[in-house]
Amino acid sequence: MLGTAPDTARQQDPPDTRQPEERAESGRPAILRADAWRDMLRYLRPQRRRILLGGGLSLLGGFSGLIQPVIAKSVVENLESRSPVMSALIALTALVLVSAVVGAIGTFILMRVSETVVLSTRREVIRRVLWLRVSETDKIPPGDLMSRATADTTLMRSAVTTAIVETVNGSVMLVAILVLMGLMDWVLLLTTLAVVLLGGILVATGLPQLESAARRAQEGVAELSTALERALGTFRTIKASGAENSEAEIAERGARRAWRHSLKVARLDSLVGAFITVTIQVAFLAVLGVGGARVASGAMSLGSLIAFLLYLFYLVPPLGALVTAMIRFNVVAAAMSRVSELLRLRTEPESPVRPAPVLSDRAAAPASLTFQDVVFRYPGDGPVVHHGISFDIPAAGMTAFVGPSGAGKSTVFSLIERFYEPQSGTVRMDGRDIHELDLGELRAAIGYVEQDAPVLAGTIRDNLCIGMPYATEEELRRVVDQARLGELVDRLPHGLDTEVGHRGTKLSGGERQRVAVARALLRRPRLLLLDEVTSQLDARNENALREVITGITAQTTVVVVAHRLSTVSTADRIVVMDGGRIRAVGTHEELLSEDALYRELAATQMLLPVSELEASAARIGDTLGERP
Ligand SMILES: Nc1ncnc2c1ncn2[C@@H]1O[C@H](COP(=O)(O)OP(=O)(O)OP(=O)(O)O)[C@@H](O)[C@H]1O
Repeated sequence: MLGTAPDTARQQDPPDTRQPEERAESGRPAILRADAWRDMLRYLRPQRRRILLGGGLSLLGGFSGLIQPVIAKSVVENLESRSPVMSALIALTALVLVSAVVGAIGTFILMRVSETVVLSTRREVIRRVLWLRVSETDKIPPGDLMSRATADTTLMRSAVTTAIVETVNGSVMLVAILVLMGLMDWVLLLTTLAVVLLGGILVATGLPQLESAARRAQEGVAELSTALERALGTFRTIKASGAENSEAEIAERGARRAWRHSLKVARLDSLVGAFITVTIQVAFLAVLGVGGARVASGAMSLGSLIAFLLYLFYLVPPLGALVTAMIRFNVVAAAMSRVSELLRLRTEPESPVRPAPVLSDRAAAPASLTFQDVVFRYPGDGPVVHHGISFDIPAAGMTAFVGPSGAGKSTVFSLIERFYEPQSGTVRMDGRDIHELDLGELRAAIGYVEQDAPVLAGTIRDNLCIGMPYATEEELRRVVDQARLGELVDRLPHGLDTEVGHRGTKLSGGERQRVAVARALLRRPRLLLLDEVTSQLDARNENALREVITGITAQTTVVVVAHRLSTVSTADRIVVMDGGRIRAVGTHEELLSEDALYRELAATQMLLPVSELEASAARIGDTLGERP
């Protein structure tokens, strides 16, 4: 049964609806943009206490380090006046140790918080991804979704440590150091500030470029995962077509794009690093010149100049941290905007306040179904698939949909499952609009076997028990026999616990179809939707499965889509679809005499009565005879 995504994942949409590119390219660095901070705080808010504790401790570690030059100054002055220096040296050593230990504890707490932010974001992303509407998965390819859930969330790790805490700590330390410098000598402070501000303005101009490069690098990684996911998903076809090179080229394009933009980030990053060093060196020379003159004129002591120069070099870590934090902030903002984009995708509709009566009751009767004037087109600018179709499927019995490829048969199933919403018209189950029903309950009442009968990696048991984890051995055996899997299971070395390989590659196509049918039967559905489940079965197994289907039509409404008319000729009613419209409804015999398209389908599949076949053969013979 369908679960419910946690409230946080389903209700809290990030507020900014602009596209991230628009935001990044608004010109200002992320650190100065309210939307980037809002995104950041949204992810960090649940950890605010730990962030405060860890940040506070590392700040304390930094502050205790700040007192060191003051003690160093008194050591120099004591040496000058030949006073004892032992107690000052002990205090200095104790300070070094305390600041190192306190700083380390603070750093550990912050790193733990970072990992927790990554974990909780990943959990939110996982919940969101598995509850996405089917239509939303058409918008972002699975490889890209995976890259956002893994690579982008990994980048968010530095949100706490580098981006937030170092911004705050760096700023506080910077202000504290500047105050201490100002207390020592305001002329030297102004000299330092002039040089540092000039450097800061130059660095800030490169930050928006950095964010956009970081985002493009992440998009390159996403392109790479999408290409690999595509290639690995059709591995045998790629090999059989000798398409390894072209697929590798597509994947490499993403890798190269990521490389190119990461290099840009690295280039800007290292430029900034070098710039800080140069700025401090220039400030050092300026302070040395101005300070030397002031010492010579007696305006300040030599001890104060040495302490001032020490503070100048103390500026390097917070300045570096601040600039690194700005850079990180931009990279993290790019990753967060991609994750937020994913979190903005629409999930399945919430359950109504008062859910409908339980439809999935195992003792419940077979369901009836009605389509009334249903008009549907897939999202995007594709053509209309259903042009106002109407039909009734009474409870119990078997109804089949036939018609040419692309007629809209499988789409009927997608609408019943509510994978998509029709633009107009109504779909009713037991007389109730399915949009009024609880989605989980609706799906619990339905057994659905998709066209490609997907089988997941794991054992046969895992595959059968998807959605039915507590099925008993007896129930499993029942469906294994019903789906004619008994012989296979008995032959396999570990029976039901045999691994079937990635996407069931260790099974034949027909075996995969039967596993998928058994999985659907295990749910004892009130409505069973089978899309082309006999296409890969041999005649013996097709007959057997047809018998199984006929056997359950007393307790279950069975709806099948099939190209092979042999599968559906015994159906209680057959719906013929063509070009998104219902052409005719009737039994095999009725349609043979009344519907030309059905007759044509039957003729091509040798399903006409003998006399009709002879007539068809004669027509074909005439046609061949007329050829030159
Ligand atoms: N996810 C989708 N997005 C856009 N168009 C789609 C999508 N799925 C199917 N279509 C289009 O909708 C139309 C009907 O598809 P549908 O799968 O219902 O046909 P069908 O009758 O089941 O065909 P077949 O017998 O070949 O399986 C087709 O033209 C198809 O290209």
